[in-house]
Amino acid sequence: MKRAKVVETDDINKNGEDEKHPNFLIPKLCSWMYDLKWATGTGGGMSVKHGDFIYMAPSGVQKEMIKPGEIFKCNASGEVLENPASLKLTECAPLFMNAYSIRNAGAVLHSHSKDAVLASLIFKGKEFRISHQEMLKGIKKGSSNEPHKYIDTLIVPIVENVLYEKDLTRRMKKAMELYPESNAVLVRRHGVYIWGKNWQQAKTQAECYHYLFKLAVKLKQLGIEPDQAPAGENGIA
Ligand SMILES: CSC[C@@H](O)[C@@H](O)C(=O)COP(=O)(O)O
Ligand SMILES: [Zn+2]
Repeated sequence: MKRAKVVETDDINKNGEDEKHPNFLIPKLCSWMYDLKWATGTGGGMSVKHGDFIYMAPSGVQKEMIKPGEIFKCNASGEVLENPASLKLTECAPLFMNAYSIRNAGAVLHSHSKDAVLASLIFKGKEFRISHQEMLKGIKKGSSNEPHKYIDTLIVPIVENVLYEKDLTRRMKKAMELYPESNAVLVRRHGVYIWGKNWQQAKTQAECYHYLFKLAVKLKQLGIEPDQAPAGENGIA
């Protein structure tokens, strides 16, 4: 029987470009975020670390239409090394830098999803909380990088929004220091910042966070507190 041809996953496309390089990855991930309605109307953004450099999306552009030549290259301190012509660095830059400097992240995304905004409104204080959900297992704990357990309570700190994105930097840093287990910070009536050890973890964690944000809103509508342990559920054991 003829052996199947082994097809190597090849990140180098026909133009000899490395498709896993942030120059190609950030446009692709921003387009993915747009499709999920996490980055519409120029809102939201993405940053990826590659080697000793940090790459960020530009400001004020349709994030789903960013091209490979439009990505900013920065050093580890966030200083711009390569500035695409006629574009401005994202306003999210200092907040992205919080994740790199405080948590040694490999990638950070900023979502304007309605689920994140609603999640920031169903809890009036400084914490979003949910427990006893299978999808908790898709989110790591910031201190140990161990996955949450089904029975854990996931807590995401909520900071109040301000007029200009850059002015969120200090309160985001404060939230990250007060909640070392969280890999996300909600910004009330605005969105959320989510990071991971690499872009893959940032992406999959963001998917789990958004799933739990949406679920918590629905649970509240049903009169079920998202962070209360199950009571009176008598399925087959
Ligand atoms: C729709 S304006 C949104 C911006 O103010 C900001 O919140 C944002 O998420 C994107 O900032 P940007 O500088 O365009 O990358
Ligand atoms: Zn924003």
